[in-house]
Amino acid sequence: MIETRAPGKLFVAGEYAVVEPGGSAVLVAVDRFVRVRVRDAAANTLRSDHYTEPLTWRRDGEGVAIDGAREPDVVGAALDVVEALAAASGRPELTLDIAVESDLDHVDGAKFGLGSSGAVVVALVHALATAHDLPLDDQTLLRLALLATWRINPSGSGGDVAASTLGGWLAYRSADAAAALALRDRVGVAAAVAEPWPGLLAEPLPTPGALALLVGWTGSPASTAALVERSRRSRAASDADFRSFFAASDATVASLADAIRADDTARIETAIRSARAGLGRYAALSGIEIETPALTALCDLAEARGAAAKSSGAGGGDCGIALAGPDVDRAALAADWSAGGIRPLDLAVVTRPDTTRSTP
Ligand SMILES: Nc1ncnc2c1ncn2[C@@H]1O[C@H](COP(=O)(O)OP(=O)(O)OP(=O)(O)O)[C@@H](O)[C@H]1O
Ligand SMILES: C[C@@](O)(CCOP(=O)(O)O)CC(=O)O
Repeated sequence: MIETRAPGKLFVAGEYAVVEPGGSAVLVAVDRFVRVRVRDAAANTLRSDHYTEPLTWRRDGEGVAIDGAREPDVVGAALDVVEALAAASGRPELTLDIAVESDLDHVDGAKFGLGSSGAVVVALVHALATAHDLPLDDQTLLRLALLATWRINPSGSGGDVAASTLGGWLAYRSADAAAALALRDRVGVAAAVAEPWPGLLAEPLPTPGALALLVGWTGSPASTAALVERSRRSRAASDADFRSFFAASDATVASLADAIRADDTARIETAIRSARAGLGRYAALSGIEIETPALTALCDLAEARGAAAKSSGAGGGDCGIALAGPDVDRAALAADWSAGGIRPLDLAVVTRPDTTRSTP
């Protein structure tokens, strides 16, 4: 049996701008996981809490089909890329039982998203490639997982996938999803992951020495896909303003990544505040509500205690983060958040994901 796990993620900075090919973000992986177990079986089966009953999967002329699935999903897309790689590498077809288990949907009892689709794809690609005896370095795992993810959701930046692949703190710069998918269609999966992908960068960053990452949940889930779609539609209105937001966001993210490399606490905090201000301007420009009143309260309470705070991810609810130095009374801030209707989440940044292989 092979078991892999991949962590969930939180955006630290760069939201929305990173969706543009070549846009940058800083993310962290957090200690809640998707686990995938793969074992030899008599039939190709697939089990997950997401399905009411076990499903079966099969190879057809087009790739992998999941019987009973209502629509193409990331699980099928992940199976598809690994099957293509295995076939191109001359590996025999395997009959596998696959089980997917996630603790990303609910954290501390709250219905909450930590990037489950990215973690599902990374854990699954890793497990299946291991089953096929195809060792993958991180950058190859990332590209395979991006191809699978973008096949289903080409408007995502892929930052979640990079965080689930690398773990820890990381700097990410997106590639062009359409170009990557076209490359795959032209040359196949195995050759596509070996070719250069202009723009793509996923690089570990050191953990800031003096800053703790605190996470607060507003209690209201938001749909990232809907917000990104609205942001895209609003874009045609005034392209120059959008371009200036993208450039400013990339500059803030570059400064944040440099400050993290230098472990410069003051510059990290300045960059977080500037990312929050930039998202405020972007919200006004695009007409989407990123920082809801609950997120404003979360940030203001953290700032009042001396931490640097912002929304995390698409906003519109979900959660915010605060980076708290040694002078911040963290317990008092958690109490302020709770009194203000913000739920402190017990999450820690987590290092590299892993794979274990055991006999049946
Ligand atoms: N445990 C799971 N088993 C099978 N598929 C899953 C599982 N978790 C997520 N997925 C797949 O990922 C898709 C997206 O999941 P979900 O909406 O929870 O996450 P997300 O888009 O990554 O956003 P969020 O940041 O809110 O978690 C689902 O529709 C499903 O196809
Ligand atoms: C808005 C966006 O930049 C971040 C979304 O983050 P989250 O999944 O809401 O945590 C979208 C993306 O990067 O795919």
